[in-house]
Amino acid sequence: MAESVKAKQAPQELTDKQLRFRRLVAQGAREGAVIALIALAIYLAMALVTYSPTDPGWASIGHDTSVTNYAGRTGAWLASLFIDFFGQVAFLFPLMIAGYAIMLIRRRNDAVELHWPLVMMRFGGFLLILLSASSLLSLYSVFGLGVSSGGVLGTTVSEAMIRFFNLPATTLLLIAIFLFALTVTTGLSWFRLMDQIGLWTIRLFGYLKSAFAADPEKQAHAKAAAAEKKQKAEAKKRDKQAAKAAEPPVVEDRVMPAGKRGKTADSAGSEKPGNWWQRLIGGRKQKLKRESSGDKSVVRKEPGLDGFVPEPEPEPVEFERFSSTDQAAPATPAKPARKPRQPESRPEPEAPSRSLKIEPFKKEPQTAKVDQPGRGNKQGSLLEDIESPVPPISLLDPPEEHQEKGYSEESLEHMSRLLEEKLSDFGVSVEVVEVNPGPVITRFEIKPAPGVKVSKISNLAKDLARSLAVLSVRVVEVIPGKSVVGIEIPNEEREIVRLSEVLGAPVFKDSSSPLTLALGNDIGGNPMVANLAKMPHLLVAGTTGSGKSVGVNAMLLSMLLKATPEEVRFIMVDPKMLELSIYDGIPHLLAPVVTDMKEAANALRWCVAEMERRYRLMASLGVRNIAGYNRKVKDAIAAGEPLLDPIWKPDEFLANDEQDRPELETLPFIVVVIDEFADMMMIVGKKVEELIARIAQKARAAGIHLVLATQRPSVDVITGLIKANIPTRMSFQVSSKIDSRTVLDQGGAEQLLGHGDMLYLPPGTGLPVRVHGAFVDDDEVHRVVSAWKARGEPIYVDEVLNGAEGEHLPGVPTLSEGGDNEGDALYDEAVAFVTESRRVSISSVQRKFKIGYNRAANLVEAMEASGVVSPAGHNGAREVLAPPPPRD
Ligand SMILES: Nc1ncnc2c1ncn2[C@@H]1O[C@H](COP(=O)(O)OP(=O)(O)OP(=O)(O)O)[C@@H](O)[C@H]1O
Repeated sequence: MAESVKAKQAPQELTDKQLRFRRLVAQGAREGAVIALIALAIYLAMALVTYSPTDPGWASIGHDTSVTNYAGRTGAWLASLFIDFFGQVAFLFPLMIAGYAIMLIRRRNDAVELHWPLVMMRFGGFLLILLSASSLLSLYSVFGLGVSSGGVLGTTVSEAMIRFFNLPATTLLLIAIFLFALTVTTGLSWFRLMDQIGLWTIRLFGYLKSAFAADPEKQAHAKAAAAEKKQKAEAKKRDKQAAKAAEPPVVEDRVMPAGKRGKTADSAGSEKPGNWWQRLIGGRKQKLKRESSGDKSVVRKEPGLDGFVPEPEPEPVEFERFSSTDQAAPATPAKPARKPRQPESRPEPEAPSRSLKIEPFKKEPQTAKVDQPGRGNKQGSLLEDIESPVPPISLLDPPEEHQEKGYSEESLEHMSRLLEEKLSDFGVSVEVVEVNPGPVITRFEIKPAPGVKVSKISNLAKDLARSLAVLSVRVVEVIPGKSVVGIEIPNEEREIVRLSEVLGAPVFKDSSSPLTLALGNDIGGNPMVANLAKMPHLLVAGTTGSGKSVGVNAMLLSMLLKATPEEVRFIMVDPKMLELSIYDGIPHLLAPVVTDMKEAANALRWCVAEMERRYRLMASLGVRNIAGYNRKVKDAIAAGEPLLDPIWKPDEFLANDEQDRPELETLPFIVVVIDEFADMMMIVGKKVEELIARIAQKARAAGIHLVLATQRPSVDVITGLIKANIPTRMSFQVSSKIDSRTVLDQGGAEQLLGHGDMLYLPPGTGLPVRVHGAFVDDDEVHRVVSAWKARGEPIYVDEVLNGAEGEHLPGVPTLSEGGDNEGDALYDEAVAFVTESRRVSISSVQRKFKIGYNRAANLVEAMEASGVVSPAGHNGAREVLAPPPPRD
């Protein structure tokens, strides 16, 4: 074992030693090469400088045995070879060798990696320099050198070129080749050289100007200003370098805040040698542009702290650059000039040291997974299904596994900077202080600079959405408990909230009210429920396809999966004959799903009558609401002494001992759901509005609640009267801000995402809550409906659709045309029955035609009005006056 460890370590040690040895060799070789190259360069230079044609060379053997060349006989020989072949250009050889040696010294800490293509290119460049320079020297006398000082090479090449071109063309070509070759060999940039020269010229001018300035005091002042400027620029440069080091590369690469860009250009302009000519051209261009557009934003002053008004920063200029970094951020408009300067004391939004607080929304622990719809068994067992008084939640599709689908931290950082930048492009200076990623949207909390109105940010919602390339942006003007403005940006992928997820949550299960509605999840992914009993009525609006019907279905299913028909009964109105007809036949219905609008209005009228009846009942029992009433009735039944109906009236035509006062039963909540409420308003008109207002005002205590849905949230549908009486609203996506105002009394719903995304305005508050609505599909609705149908049949109340005709309801319009009961379909038959039997009483008509008391009473009254029967005598009896109809 110990041996194997040793064996393992041995190669490791060897490698280390080898490595050290190699490093030593490499270092020695490099330093040796540098010394050798320097020596060679000096030797060659010495030989060339002291070259004498009389010395013995490669082509001549001098008569003299003495050699004047400082580099000796070999030096003389080499010098003659170089001079003869390359002429005066031969001096470039020692220069090149020295240059290589210097490069090795400068890069002494870098690993030597020969990049062969580069070496070859440099070498090729050097050859071209030799060729062009020697040829030029052969043609012209430069620096006092005689013509033909280009050696054999120069003479041969220049002669050959002149044969093909003429002298000027050859000269032009050779100069071009020389300049090009110099760049290739040495990496010298001519543009940079121009910049450098320009900068030196400007500095020289400045120096001369201050030198010739008359006032020595001014001079001193100028010097101090220049020194200060330099200091500032240096500090900025240092800051920027620190920022570069601190910032994640992605962000740095992709977005550069406008202000920062501006400053970069600015400081570059003042310190860096480059771009002086660009400054001149660019600066003029900007100035012209500003003058022509009358743009005053540059001199705009932001309100400062304590009345301190910062001076406008010297206008930064954006240049066109062709670097890859610039191309990487094409979406960033270059408008740094508009960025107002922040006062010194205020942290700048793009302060590099700032670290963004990314805090996901608080998620409440959802412990109640106990009878969460079985993930494995989608359908609950049949036995469980039938046995329980209410169908189980397992009938619904199970919730989906939530995955983290939001933005990455880098993206959030990037987006917050982009947001700041975009807002500053629109002249609004803000700072993103916190980011809350949620399952569907991400909220950026921004702190506007002092003096920035929040309405200005709200008005930019559409522009922001466009410039951030997202579907929509919602501006939350007030976040309770915080002094920030929220900007909600949709995630790239959104999660679907399943109804079963909300119904399985403790908030729903722990709620004792049978009218608990599951709405969906809030922006943090926490389930949201609401109690219809407390609302007490709900208005739902949204354009087609916004998820309104799915929302209504989710609310209905949440009641159907919590309440029995003894607790809650429904009246459903569905003009479209599509959405709610699916519920036909469930035991909770008080009447078949109403599709005829006249019947729907009757149903509302019946609700008013029922409301009045319940009030009378409650008053007689001395309770204030339906809960108190039900408690009293239940207690009495439990005590074995059921209460008797205090408002029951005996039938006047029956003997008193034949009739018993009925016992009181508990009263269910009644929920009236109208799917397309605008249709009803159009067909039936004003009467509906009055009925709704009447119910809305009073029905809360009587346990009657309205859920009105409409896809036309206009003022002729959602009238002032209705709005005033229905304080709880729910708006899915609407098409305009005006529509949003009609529903919620404020904008925002037009910025929703559709598909169940909604704003819920709870009763008694002005602040809507964003909710991602629960999704429920038709299959799930079918399953729940079948489960209820298997549990029992509906017991319809006939009068619902007749509109409690006989009932006299003060202040409630009668709905039958003309207001008389001769229009009743049964009138002729009733007259025939009365005149044939020669007896008339309301109860006999009631029994004969199996109709309600009110309708029968109306028919009798109509007969009295038309003289068929006499008015009621002192004992309530009437005579039949009209003869029986003639028999055929
Ligand atoms: N909560 C939700 N989650 C995900 N998708 C949803 C949600 N609600 C609705 N949707 C999607 O939006 C589509 C339209 O919804 P829905 O039919 O409820 O719209 P609507 O407003 O009722 O339209 P219409 O008035 O024309 O009936 C649905 O088919 C569904 O795909």
